[in-house]
Amino acid sequence: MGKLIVCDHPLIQHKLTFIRDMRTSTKEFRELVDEVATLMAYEITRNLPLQTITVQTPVAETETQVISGRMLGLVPILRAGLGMVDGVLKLIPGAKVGHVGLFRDPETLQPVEYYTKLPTDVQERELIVIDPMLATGGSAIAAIDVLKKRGCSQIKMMNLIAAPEGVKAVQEAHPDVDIYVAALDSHLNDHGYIIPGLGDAGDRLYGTK
Ligand SMILES: O=P(O)(O)OC[C@H]1O[C@H](OP(=O)(O)OP(=O)(O)O)[C@H](O)[C@@H]1O
Ligand SMILES: O=c1cc[nH]c(=O)[nH]1
Ligand SMILES: [Mg+2]
Repeated sequence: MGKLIVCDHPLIQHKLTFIRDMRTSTKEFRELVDEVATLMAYEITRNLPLQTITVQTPVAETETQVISGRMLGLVPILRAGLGMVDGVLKLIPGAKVGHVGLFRDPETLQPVEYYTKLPTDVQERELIVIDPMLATGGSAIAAIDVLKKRGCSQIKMMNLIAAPEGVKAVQEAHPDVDIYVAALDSHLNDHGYIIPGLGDAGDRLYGTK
């Protein structure tokens, strides 16, 4: 069973409050999502392996550590996942970025795939699938399906807010995938929106409603 990790650092929780607040402007919402993505990237990379190298300081030679050549990839689920990519890239600038385009049909709540573009060596990379919202889990499961069909096996999921229903669905469909969230909310409403949530992440990022 994949783990659920709630990133409860005070800075993340503080910023998330203003992300949730409906009075927050589109500009501020985008900035805050970017900042929280950076802070979550710090947590999600906590277990990256290190290797020892030798460097010369101005006064002595010393053994010191660097991240050992891990190949990482970010896979934002379009459209809202894009809002978190730059924030993660600030800490992992060498990561390659693949895109999976999905939207959730408002009637059936089923994900509809419309675009996929992945790095050619994607199956060799440790991947972080990025989406602010994990609601029913349909979009996350579909995106991970796309990656596994391409031979990917090391996959983590990163969401701002998850519903228990979505976490359970992803854990059942993809028990090898750990899920990192800033908050685990109460439940989904009848329209599949996370309660209390933040509304429609894509619309709030891009001002489309
Ligand atoms: O867990 P689920 O029930 O699948 O819902 C979550 C999905 O819904 C939202 O995307 P949306 O369909 O609104 O597309 P958008 O990013 O283009 O706005 C969100 O960004 C997730 O991708
Ligand atoms: O609450 C939700 C659920 C799905 N997608 C969103 O953007 N928000
Ligand atoms: Mg949306």
